[in-house]
Order: sequence, then structure tokens, then C-alpha cells
Amino acid sequence: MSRLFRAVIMGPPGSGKGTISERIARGFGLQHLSSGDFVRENIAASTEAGNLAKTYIEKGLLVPDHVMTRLLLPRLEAMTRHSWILDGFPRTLAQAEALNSTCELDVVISLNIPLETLKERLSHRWIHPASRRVYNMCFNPPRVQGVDDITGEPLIQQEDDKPEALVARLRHYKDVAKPVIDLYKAKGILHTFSDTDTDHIWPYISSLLSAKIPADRLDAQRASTH
Ligand SMILES: Nc1ncnc2c1ncn2[C@@H]1O[C@H](COP(=O)(O)OP(=O)(O)OP(=O)(O)O)[C@@H](O)[C@H]1O
Ligand SMILES: Nc1nc2c(ncn2[C@H]2C[C@H](O)[C@@H](COP(=O)(O)OP(=O)(O)O)O2)c(=O)[nH]1
Repeated sequence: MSRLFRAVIMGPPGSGKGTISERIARGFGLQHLSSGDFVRENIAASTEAGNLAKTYIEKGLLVPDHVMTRLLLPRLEAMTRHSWILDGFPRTLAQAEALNSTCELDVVISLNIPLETLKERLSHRWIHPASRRVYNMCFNPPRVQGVDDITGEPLIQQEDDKPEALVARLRHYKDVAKPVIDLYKAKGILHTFSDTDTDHIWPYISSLLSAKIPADRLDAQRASTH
């Protein structure tokens, strides 16, 4: 069997990690693994790591590295049959080093989006809290304004998507992500995409993945996800 394909997507809040990961999952048959979803699943299941993570999230803090790695790495190690795109992890150098010791990455996608664009997007981001489905009132609006397409339940806006909170989040992202980006650059696997529109970036990401994922593996992955 050919080796699995493993990719990471990095970028500040609102840069389009979730949106692009979903396109990659659909287009290339990779499994979309979101660190935020893992955290929420563990909180819902009241696992030891989930209970610990909850105490930080309730205060609006990032979950400490040792809790994140305990929560995520066993799940990644168990993914022996599926290629994946990992969204939201690693966020720190310690997380990147822990991931390094678990698996070899093929590609790291870094999204470099102007601050004004991020502010604009997040001010229009609405989510369905139970499923975390993401909408944007301009880019991908729900069919009926203010309600989730699938359940019909109300959508909400997150406190930390408001412009005042965003500037601090972005500053924090830059400080913490820089050494991670440098590490992947040094390994020669970093690919950075800069634009104001996901639809402009997508064709470049799509060609990168088409070139990096061998055709036989692509067919097998697509077949196993359909
Ligand atoms: N790699 C990580 N390291 C530390 N905490 C994390 C990590 N991934 C997720 N979390 C925690 O889980 C929460 C939800 O994560 P999620 O990625 O869904 O949302 P987010 O932080 O609002 O990201 P974004 O705005 O970039 O989509 C985070 O706010 C953070 O507390
Ligand atoms: N206007 C506009 N909005 C976009 C574009 N790409 C994604 N969005 C929307 C979808 C979300 O509401 C918001 C943030 O995207 P996301 O995929 O949740 O980002 P991320 O926080 O996972 O990195 O922006 C885009 O290209 N244009």
C-alpha cells in the first residue's frame, strides 16, 4: 500500500482554514481533521483531557500544549488507513515538535490574508453552535437568513470574532506561529498563499495537491470516500 498523504493548514483566525480544508476533503478525499472539533468532542464525552481543556476554553484561553498533544496525537496515530488535512494544529512550536515525532508531513499550507480582510470576514461569520457549521453573510450565506440550513436552528456570532478581540488574537497568532512557520520552511514543505479571496487561492492549492498526491493514491482515496 502506498504511504498516506498528510498535510497541515495554518493561518490566522478567519483566514479560511476550515473553508479550504472542506474543499480539499471533497476534492481530494483527504479526511478533514479539525483540532477545535477534537477538543469539542472530548469535552462532550467528558474525557480526562476534555475536562481539562474545558477549564481553559471557558476562560477564552488556548488549551496548553501537553493537553492538546495528549488529546490529538493518539487520534492521528490511529489513522493508519486515511490520508488527512489537519486544521488548527500545530499552533505552537512545542505542538509542531510533538507532531514531528509522530508522523512525517508532506505539505504545510500557510494562508497569509490581509488584516482588513480578516476583520471584514469575521464580522460576517455566523456559526451553528451545535455542529460548528460556518456561514458568511456575503460569501456562503445560509438559505434562510439567521438559521442553519440543516437543522433550522438559530445561528450565532462568536464574541471573539468581534473586531476588538480579533486584533489581540491576530497578534498572538503571529507571535506563536512564526517559529512553526520557520520550522516548516526549513524542512522545505511550506507553501504560502496570499490573497484576499479563497476563490483566487483555491486553484493554486488544488494544483499543488494534484502535483504532490500521486495519481494512484488519489484514485484510491476518492474511491474510499465515495
Ligand atoms: N492547537 C491548539 N492549541 C491550543 N488550543 C487549541 C488548539 N486547537 C484548538 N484549540 C482550542 O479550541 C478552541 C476552538 O478551536 P477552533 O480552531 O475551532 O476555533 P478558533 O480558535 O476560533 O479558530 P479559528 O478562528 O482560527 O477558526 C480554541 O479557541 C482553543 O481554545
Ligand atoms: N468574503 C469572503 N468570505 C470568506 C472567504 N473565504 C472564507 N470566507 C468566510 C467563511 C467564514 O465565515 C469566514 C472565515 O473562514 P473560515 O474557513 O471559518 O476560517 P478559519 O477561521 O477556519 O481560518 O470567512 C472569501 O474568500 N471571501
